[in-house]
Amino acid sequence: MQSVGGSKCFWGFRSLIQRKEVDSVHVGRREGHHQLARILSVTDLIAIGVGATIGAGVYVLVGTVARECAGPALTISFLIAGIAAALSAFCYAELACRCPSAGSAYHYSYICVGEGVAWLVGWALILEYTIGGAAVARGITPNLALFFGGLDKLPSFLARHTIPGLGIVVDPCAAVLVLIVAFLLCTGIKESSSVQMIVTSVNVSVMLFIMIAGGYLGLKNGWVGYELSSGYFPFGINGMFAGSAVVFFSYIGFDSVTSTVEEVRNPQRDLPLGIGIALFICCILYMFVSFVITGLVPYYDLDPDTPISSVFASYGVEWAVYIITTGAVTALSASLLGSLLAQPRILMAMARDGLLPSFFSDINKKTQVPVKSTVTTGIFAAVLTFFMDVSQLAGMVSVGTLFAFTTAALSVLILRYVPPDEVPISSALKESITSASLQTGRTNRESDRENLPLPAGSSKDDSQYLREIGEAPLGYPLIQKVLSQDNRNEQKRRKIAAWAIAFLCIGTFTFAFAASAKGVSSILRFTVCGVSGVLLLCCLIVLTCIDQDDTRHSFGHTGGFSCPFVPFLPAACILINTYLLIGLGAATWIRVSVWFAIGALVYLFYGRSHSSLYNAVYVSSAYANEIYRSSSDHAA
Ligand SMILES: NC(=[NH2+])NCCC[C@H](N)C(=O)O
Repeated sequence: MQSVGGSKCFWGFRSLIQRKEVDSVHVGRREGHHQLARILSVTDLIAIGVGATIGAGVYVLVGTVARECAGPALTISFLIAGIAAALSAFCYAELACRCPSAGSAYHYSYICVGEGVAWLVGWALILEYTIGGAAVARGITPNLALFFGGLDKLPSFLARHTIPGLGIVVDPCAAVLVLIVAFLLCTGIKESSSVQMIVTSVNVSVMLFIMIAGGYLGLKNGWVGYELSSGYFPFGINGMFAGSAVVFFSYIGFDSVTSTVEEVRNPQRDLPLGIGIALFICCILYMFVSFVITGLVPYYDLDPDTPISSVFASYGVEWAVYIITTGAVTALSASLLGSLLAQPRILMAMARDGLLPSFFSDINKKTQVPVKSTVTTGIFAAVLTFFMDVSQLAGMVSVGTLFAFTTAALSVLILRYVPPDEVPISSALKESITSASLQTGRTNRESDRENLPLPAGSSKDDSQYLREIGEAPLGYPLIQKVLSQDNRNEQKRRKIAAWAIAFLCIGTFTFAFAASAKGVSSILRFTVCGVSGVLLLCCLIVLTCIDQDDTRHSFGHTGGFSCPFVPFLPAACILINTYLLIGLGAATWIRVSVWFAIGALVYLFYGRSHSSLYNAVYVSSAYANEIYRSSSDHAA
């Protein structure tokens, strides 16, 4: 007899590519986890999204980008970056509808790509939110200090100090702010989102003020900035594109909305709306603000540190500096809240899947938020903020986001063409389960429909629920999914689609790499770009000719969002994000590799063996083997 349960080595490798089932809103509820409070509405989501997104990007970065890359064409740079971000937003919106039991790219890539990549995404997001949060918090101190008359005028317990001998500048003010925000997040999601709503309203009002007051100054005094600049594109079209790569940073953060999925009242409708509207608002605000400030002052005269307030100061409107500083402080605080809100929820999702200790998935019964992981995140970020000026590490923040965006787009492709309703298992195991189920003769549908509690609001005929339970043999619903997929044509279609997606990724990577390579002869670059471009195109043609999975039209009772122009839109999204990822530079990649290497070790020594999926499948296979053995003994 073939041993199935004993093939531990097989599962050892397979664990990297094992995938979770496509889930539904009901799944999380049946697993016996404590649930978070479902109280967020679309308005809350928009506030969380806009708050998390607007930050230093528009208040600080615009000066440098206008001076060095784009000139007055900064407005178009913002538009292009916004369109690039929208491509990801479309992917996130569909994923949020089709995989609503948890949020974030971590969960989506676990379902679509596999445990190994999901772990890396989760690990990268931890880095992104912690360093992102710490960097934002450090940025608040100098702005706050303006109200006191400068950094040196802050009360001494809040002022920055240099530790003698070590040269480390500690920032108590920023660390205290991090702790306050973490405390707020522990009190409840509704409380947090209400505060976020207030803070974000102030910040958006300030941006409206900049647009209106700036527009008035421009109409009154003429648009000096445009008149004195040498044309609208002083750095050419290339400069404008380079500018959009830099300002892409200002759109980072809208994805943190998806991490709240479990707290949203109607996630399949509200999440796509929340993501879309939040991104649209940010794009419009960014474009108008950049239009106004590059119009009021020639781009080469913009201040690189405080671009917006110095524009108003140059027109003698000194008091506006206070309003703009208020805007900057609120924007950065909201962005901090966005990071510290998302991080614990991702830790929670990872802990629920067994990849991190269950400590992180503990939910406080009273406040219904993951208090332990929020406190851990808060303490960690506060310590980092206190001791380090992490602004040089900003590139690492972008790695997390861009990596997450790339895998989200890849997940959409996989979900459409090779949906993961199967678990990879060996043919020996399949065989033994078939015979075991033939001999026991009972299926989950017979036994479990009688015994399993139905989720609230569904009847026994609820087709979605039946699909979730499936016709699986008693004890291993996951595995039986493979057996019900015996259709050869379907297998062939999946195989072709999977190869096309794999080559599409390779083509995209080489194209982006060649396009951004420096110091290489242009003939070589053009050749590689041409070859990989053709490969990309072929993959796209193959994918357009292949049928897509049609279950997307039947998921959920509330309808859902379908990403348009598949496979072109996700492919464009992968291409843009890979290009931006490569552009982050070697220094960033070296630092990130260290973090990824630590992640790989943690996975190897903890996550892999504690993974719930690994255990479910491995234990099931041992169980199948057991049934097979006892039934064949019985037959003998
Ligand atoms: N989750 C994050 N990576 N947050 C950082 C957001 C940065 C924000 N877009 C800004 O312009 O400052």
